[in-house]
Amino acid sequence: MGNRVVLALGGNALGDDLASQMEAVKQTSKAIADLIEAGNEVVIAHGNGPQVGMINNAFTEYGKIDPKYPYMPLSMCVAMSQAYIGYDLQNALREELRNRGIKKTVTSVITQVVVDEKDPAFQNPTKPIGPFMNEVEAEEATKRGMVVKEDSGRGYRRVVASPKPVRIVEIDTIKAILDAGQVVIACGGGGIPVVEEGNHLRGVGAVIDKDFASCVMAKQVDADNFIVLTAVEKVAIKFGTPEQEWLSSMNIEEANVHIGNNEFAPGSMLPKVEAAMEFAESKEGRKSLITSLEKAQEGLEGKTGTWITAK
Ligand SMILES: Nc1ncnc2c1ncn2[C@@H]1O[C@H](COP(=O)(O)OP(=O)(O)O)[C@@H](O)[C@H]1O
Ligand SMILES: NC(=O)OP(=O)(O)O
Repeated sequence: MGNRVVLALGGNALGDDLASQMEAVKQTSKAIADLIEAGNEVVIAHGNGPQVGMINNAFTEYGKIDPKYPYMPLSMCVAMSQAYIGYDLQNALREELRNRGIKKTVTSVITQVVVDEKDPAFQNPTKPIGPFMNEVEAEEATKRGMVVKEDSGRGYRRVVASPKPVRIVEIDTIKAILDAGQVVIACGGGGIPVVEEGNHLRGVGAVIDKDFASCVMAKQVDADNFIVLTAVEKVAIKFGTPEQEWLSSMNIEEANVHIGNNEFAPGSMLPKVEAAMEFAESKEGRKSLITSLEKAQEGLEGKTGTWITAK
């Protein structure tokens, strides 16, 4: 009998544009199908940084040419990114499972996540979206009203507010699909950020971090493991330096020491470690794993990756 696992898929699992996404999801599906074939119950969440920026830019630019095209709120762009990525991913995984004789359905749930309108994140945009820009493009984007920041020496990117997830609106649906033995993709792009106004859910302009949203989901579906899949096999200290040291495990106390020493880059590895810690601390026996997509199965077998545990 396998484990119940929530997977948070990083950008490298999805590609940056339509063509690379179709290719990337094929490889991603092989890794996920290995986990399902090994008997694990799987819930999949994914990022949307490049995609939500692309969708928002496309509407904004076309709106300038033809005013009949309406302003497209960021919350709606997140919804579109969930559908666009989910469609490709669910079909690629369905095909891979069928090639292996596994007749499970794969369903993407358009997922809304409640956020707090008073979250200080609304005053301090940090989430990079869309493509990288050079200095000239960054200046032009700033003139058009975008907030642009330098992204760890890799160029400039637009940044938007990224409030913390409070509650997943469709959580009962996600659980029902999982309890029926089927595969579910949910909380894509961190979920569509909404605030509650009585019975009305109003979309707000933000992009939630998918690592934090999928951690909330992992707790709520009572997962055994929360697995963050990114481009590196393990978390490192002194990352990118000659003294780099890959970590096979860390407990909460050790992780806090590393965070205090600024070992994990904000906006990339730090939110992954923080989400992994939050899950590991939430209930006895829960463990988080940070590894690469290719190593997911080996990681779950305890052979690689960085395991994060309470003690
Ligand atoms: N301490 C660290 N250990 C390992 N990787 C790190 C560390 N600090 C920063 N990184 C970088 O963070 C990246 C993961 O963040 P990011 O690319 O934003 O994630 P995502 O896969 O969700 O798109 C890794 O591929 C690596 O380049
Ligand atoms: N929403 C989100 O966290 O997307 P990325 O993983 O692409 O940054």
